Amino acid sequence: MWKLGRSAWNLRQVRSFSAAVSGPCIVHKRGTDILHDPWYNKDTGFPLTERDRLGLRGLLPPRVISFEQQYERFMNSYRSLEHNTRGESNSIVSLAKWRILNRLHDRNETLYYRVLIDNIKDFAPIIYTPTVGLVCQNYGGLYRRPRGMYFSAKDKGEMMSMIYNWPSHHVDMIVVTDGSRILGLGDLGVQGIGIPIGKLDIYVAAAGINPQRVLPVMLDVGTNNQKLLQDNLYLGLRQPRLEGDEYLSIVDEFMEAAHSRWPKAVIQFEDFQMKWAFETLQRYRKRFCMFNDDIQGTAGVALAGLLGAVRAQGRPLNDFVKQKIVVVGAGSAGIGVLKTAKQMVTKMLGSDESAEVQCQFWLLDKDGLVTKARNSLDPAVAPFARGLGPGEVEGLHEGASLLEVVKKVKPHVLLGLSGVGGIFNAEVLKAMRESDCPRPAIFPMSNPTTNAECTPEDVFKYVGENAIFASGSPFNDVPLGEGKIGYVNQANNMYLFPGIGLGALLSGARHISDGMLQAAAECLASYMTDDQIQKGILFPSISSIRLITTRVGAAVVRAAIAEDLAEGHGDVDLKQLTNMSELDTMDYVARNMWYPIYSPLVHEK
Ligand SMILES: NC(=O)c1ccc[n+]([C@@H]2O[C@H](COP(=O)([O-])OP(=O)(O)OC[C@H]3O[C@@H](n4cnc5c(N)ncnc54)[C@H](O)[C@@H]3O)[C@@H](O)[C@H]2O)c1
Ligand SMILES: O=C(O)C[C@H](O)C(=O)O
Ligand SMILES: [Mg+2]
Repeated sequence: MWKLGRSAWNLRQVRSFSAAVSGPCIVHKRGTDILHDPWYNKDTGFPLTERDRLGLRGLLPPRVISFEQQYERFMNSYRSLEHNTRGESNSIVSLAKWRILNRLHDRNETLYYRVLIDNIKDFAPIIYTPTVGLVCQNYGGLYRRPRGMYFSAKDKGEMMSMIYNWPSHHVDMIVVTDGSRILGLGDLGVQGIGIPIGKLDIYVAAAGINPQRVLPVMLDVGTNNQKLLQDNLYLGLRQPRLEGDEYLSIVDEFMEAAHSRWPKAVIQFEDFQMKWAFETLQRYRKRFCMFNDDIQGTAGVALAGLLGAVRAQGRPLNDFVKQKIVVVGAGSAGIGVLKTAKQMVTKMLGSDESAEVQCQFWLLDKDGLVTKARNSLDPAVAPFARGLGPGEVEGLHEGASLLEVVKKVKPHVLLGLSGVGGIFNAEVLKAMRESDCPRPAIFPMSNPTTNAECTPEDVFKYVGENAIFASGSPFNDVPLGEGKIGYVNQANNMYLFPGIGLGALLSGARHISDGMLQAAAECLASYMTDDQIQKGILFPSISSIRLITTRVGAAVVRAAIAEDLAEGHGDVDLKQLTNMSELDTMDYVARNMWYPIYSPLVHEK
């Protein structure tokens, strides 16, 4: 099961491999056109010979500044900003940091991605969760330049030609949203474009996808957010969301258009409300190379965390089948997690029926405990509705509150994907002290930070110092006194989606199968050493995200080959892929990662 474990690979190797692939770059423009193109622009870093060749002489101050000096200058400005905003509110500081990074992104992509890669632990919370949520909420005011593509309900019938307006001939990775469920912030309409942009920045930083080959997409089918509909300056369509077949026809048209121009691109669905998340996944997953990150990426990360919790309890991995898990939130993410957890139980027990009998899962939504007694159960939720009566925990009833469920079930794991900040309150957490397990795991996975079900401080205070903690948004470790530390893990799908997308791309997979997703999750689950797990550290540091993604990507490539889904990528055909050893596959993945350095520019008409 744990095939792609730790190897001799390290981050330096990954970097040097990826750096080696950059050669000269042909440009079809000159002069100010180059300075205004963030992809080619080197600012004051253009060497004099290049200034001559490209008609830049006189358009820049005379002194040539090296890449390292430019880097240092940016980091100095960033540090001064941190210094100057000390004492301001969190949101003011985070937005100021986002602005300075975004300005660099707009001006000089090479420098932007280098500072992002080198400082990913510090910058991920700015360009991604949680600040990206704030950016989406304030999108109208922050808007300066367009990024990505917008397909609206008004573009029906035009998308096949519109797709050719995108300037890049090659696109490898597309992240698309309809803005209907942005993090735990609800329907933000067109303002949700910030999410695909942030996810694709993570693709570049973690998976080394070439930023010229990414495409963030917003499908604007209207919004049901009344505040936005009444806002004169709202930038999207001011109409209620399309529903039913009208809605699906827009998504269908976009999928066909994207596929016809870039048949090998991988398409990631992100932050769709539950009904469309499941429906579109089912509709497209065998026809296109696509996946839904909220359902499938999240599930893999949660599974890795759940298996880590079993290891941290000092029990054999197969004891996962006995874990009592309470999931709060029956949405796309919560149901995705339960489906995957059940698949794992089935795999461990060897049969569907035994899994059906043995699964120790309880699911709650906004109306409390979901049981078979509930009227009109959503078909996606129904398989996880709990029975009542003989063989079941006594005293539970349809709609039981979270506190009741925790008190009666005494779960090993309490996992939140509800989007409701603070619902793991002091009472609930104190009740987790009575868990049947000496190291209860609390996973408040909702985003952004204010929507997290609880904080780590509360967990270590109320559940106890032995608790295991993993949240969707980043928090700091908690000092517990006498040198002890309460470790905080970030259980975010960013550990997996870059590797899933990269592995699918580099294998040339026809579609993304459950087996490929499971390989990704198992690779992440086996990443940590027993010592780390014993301390309560379930996930690696975000700083090593490229290395993690290399391994996850390789695991996905190998699973695609094993399942006969791979067709090869670029010059590498299926036969070559098939002949690769595990280590060769990791070399292959690492070699295909883009790394930001200034390439010599050569002009061609
Ligand atoms: N950590 C991660 O990687 C990750 C990944 C995906 C989603 N998420 C987060 O998970 C949250 C949910 O995402 P989703 O796509 O499943 O959303 P969703 O809207 O599909 O589902 C939300 C669910 O929470 C339930 N709920 C609402 N209020 C509740 C309450 N008071 N008590 C119990 N349940 C309640 C709803 O009934 C619904 O079942 C969001 O905050 C999202 O940001 C995190
Ligand atoms: O965007 C994230 O940080 C994770 C996840 O996809 C979410 O929707 O919350
Ligand atoms: Mg998401």
